[in-house]
Amino acid sequence: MEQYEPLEIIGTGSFGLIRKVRRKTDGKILARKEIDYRRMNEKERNQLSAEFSILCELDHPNIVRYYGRHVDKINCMIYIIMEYCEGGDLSSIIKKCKKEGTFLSENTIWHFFTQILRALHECHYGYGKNKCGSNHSQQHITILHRDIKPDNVFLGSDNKLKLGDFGLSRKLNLDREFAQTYVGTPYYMSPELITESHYDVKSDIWSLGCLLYELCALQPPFQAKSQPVLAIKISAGTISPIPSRYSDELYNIIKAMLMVDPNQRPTTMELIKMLNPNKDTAYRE
Ligand SMILES: CNC(=O)c1c(C)[nH]c(/C=C2\C(=O)Nc3ccc(Cl)cc32)c1C
Repeated sequence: MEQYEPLEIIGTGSFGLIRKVRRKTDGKILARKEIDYRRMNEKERNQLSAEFSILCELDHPNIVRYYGRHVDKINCMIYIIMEYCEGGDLSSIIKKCKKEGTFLSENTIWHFFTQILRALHECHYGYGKNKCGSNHSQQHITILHRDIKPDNVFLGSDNKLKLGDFGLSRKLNLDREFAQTYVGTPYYMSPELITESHYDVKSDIWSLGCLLYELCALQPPFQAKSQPVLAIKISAGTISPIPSRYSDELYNIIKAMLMVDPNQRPTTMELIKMLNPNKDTAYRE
């Protein structure tokens, strides 16, 4: 028996649509990613399997909560059940500001940045939660999101930001092991990916820097009409100043995350300490 009443389609994620659904047992509103696996090749099916195993490891207030999955063999569909985020995605919030000619306040930007940073820190340095009963004990795992962008950050019903869509993410078993291929959004592609195509935690930091820049300037730091020109601009790493309404502190953090040399970029822990210099409180709410 179908456990969920399908409601309207609310967006598109990696591999499929996102639909609002109502759980029949208690009326709870959730989001369901709907994937037709007939159209998936072997590599995409492996990536989907990787997404499931990653979603089972993550349990954090700033990461979209995963409730489970269901395979509909008759219709060749896979459904991933996740937390509903009634505020939609950051991309829509940025578009609304541009349309209205307004800017996000510096306080709002720090509030957004702190939450996404906590989510990314959990991915990079958290401990697996094995919520799906996998047999390994809690161990340190490194999860690379690999597609951090405003379209993949959502505003939850608790007014908290949630990092979502781990459809392109990778679990690294060895800290220094590199994910071999990169498939994310070109605007946010880091310099090392243009030259070497190796992706690691510092590449997520670059994308986070691009996202923070876009929250301020309402446009990405690197833009071009063609990918070759975009690649040249990214490799040069030269960015225009953010609007003068924002502090030097904010601009300095963006510049640090957009250092062309990945070794010069801060880790999530270093960024958290920059935000809370005098506090040694746990970074997790
Ligand atoms: C116009 N659509 C929206 O405002 C919107 C709303 C109300 N929710 C969403 C998206 C999600 C949502 O509500 N929960 C999600 C879980 C995972 C992923 Cl990849 C996306 C979502 C969207 C795109």
